[in-house]
Amino acid sequence: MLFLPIGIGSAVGLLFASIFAYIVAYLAYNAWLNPLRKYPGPLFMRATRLGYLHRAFRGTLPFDMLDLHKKYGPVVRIAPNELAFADPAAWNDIQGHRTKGQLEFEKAQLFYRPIESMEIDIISADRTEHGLLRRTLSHGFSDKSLREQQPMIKAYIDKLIQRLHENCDDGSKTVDIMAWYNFTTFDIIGDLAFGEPFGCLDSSDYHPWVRIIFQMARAGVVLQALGYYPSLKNFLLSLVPESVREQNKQHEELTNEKLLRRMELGAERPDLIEGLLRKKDEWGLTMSRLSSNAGKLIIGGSETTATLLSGVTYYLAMNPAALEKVTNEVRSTFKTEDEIDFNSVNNLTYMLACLNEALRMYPPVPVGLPRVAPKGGANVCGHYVPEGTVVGIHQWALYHNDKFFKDPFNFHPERFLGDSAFESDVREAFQPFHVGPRNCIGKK
Ligand code: HEM
Repeated sequence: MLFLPIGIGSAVGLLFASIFAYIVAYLAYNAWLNPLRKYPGPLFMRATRLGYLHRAFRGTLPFDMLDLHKKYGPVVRIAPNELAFADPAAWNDIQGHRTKGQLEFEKAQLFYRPIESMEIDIISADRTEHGLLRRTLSHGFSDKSLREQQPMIKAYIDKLIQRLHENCDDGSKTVDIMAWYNFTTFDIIGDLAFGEPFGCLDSSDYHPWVRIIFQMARAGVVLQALGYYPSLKNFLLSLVPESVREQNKQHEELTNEKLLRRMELGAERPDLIEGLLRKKDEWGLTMSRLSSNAGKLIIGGSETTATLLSGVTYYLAMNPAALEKVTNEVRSTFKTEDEIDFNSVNNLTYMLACLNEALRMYPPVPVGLPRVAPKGGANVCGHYVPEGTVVGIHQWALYHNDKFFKDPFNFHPERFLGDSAFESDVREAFQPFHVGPRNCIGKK
């Protein structure tokens, strides 16, 4: 038999043709044959995740989602295996409490723990571990604990006001109010989770621990994206410079040192970590598991709250009539600052409406946090969602959709005060703290 040797050129050509054929087949399968094929969405997003990633990197995903829902409807396929829902009923269907025998949607680990070696915490834990952590941590969020924490929290707020007076009273300086809100919330929740503040309000600057958290948040978006391409991720991770690894190590050490100092104060402190410290020996909790949970409390509570405060400040500054109303309400409700506390602020109905309206217009969690459909699939808003499908509800897009909120791009606190002009609003759509067993533990 005669064998004809293939030239190198032909072999390379064949290789490229095979790769090309594979890619075309992969894209065509995703777009037209995949079990999610009946759900509408842009062709590029249905065929590959690159469309989603591009929007996430560009920072426009939350806003693009509104256009996508307007064009394709309440269910949009935004990646080969991912659906976005813009329907108030989706909150309960995806995140609500399950009845007996019904399986929960799990958290998408690619998103919550983009590096497998990352420690598990209350936000990323599976159902069983989450239940234990949640019950234990909830002591620190009870009404009783909040009452006990109040003097400490008030002291930081007094300090913020004092520091703003120092910086603003002569009218010559501009302050970055977003930074000051972050200084305050990181100091408060730092004290509640680590037993000591970060000293941001004193130094008028971010503590290195906080600065690294902000840097890691940016790196997190890249890591989450790379999670879809594991080989590329491992390759790129191997290129991470030693200095960055060292910085991460220092951050871990700093967290452990803080936690050790908190542990020396004993468990009897009405803060957020107390419950977990009590269970430390019984559950054999390691330092790194404790630290990761303390860290998540700080990250979950600080930046979100500072974002909301920044949003409401911006909208009040842009809406002088609302600012005047809220100012009058505060000044007519209280005669002295001492009268302001966690209970009495509930009398500020207009201010609370402003905060709700800011949560609607400027939600601190603007994108859909991904959940994965359980074994056997599930029904969401009457649609069958196959097992393993990623689903999410994108808050910014939902709250700016005029199907659910009248005049959604303008600031109308009145919509939260029963004003009949807004009776067409679908209030159940508004869930800034999510719903169900994994909703925000710090909501109160
Ligand atoms: C305006 C302020 C806040 C907003 C908008 C907010 C929003 C949220 C949302 C949407 C979730 C669900 C996350 C998910 O589904 O993965 C969540 C969870 C969580 N939040 Fe908040 N949050 C706020 C303030 C706080 C505060 C002050 C704390 C603590 C001091 C806190 C601690 C947590 C924790 C620990 C979780 C995880 C709960 C669990 O998985 O059981 N948050 N938050």
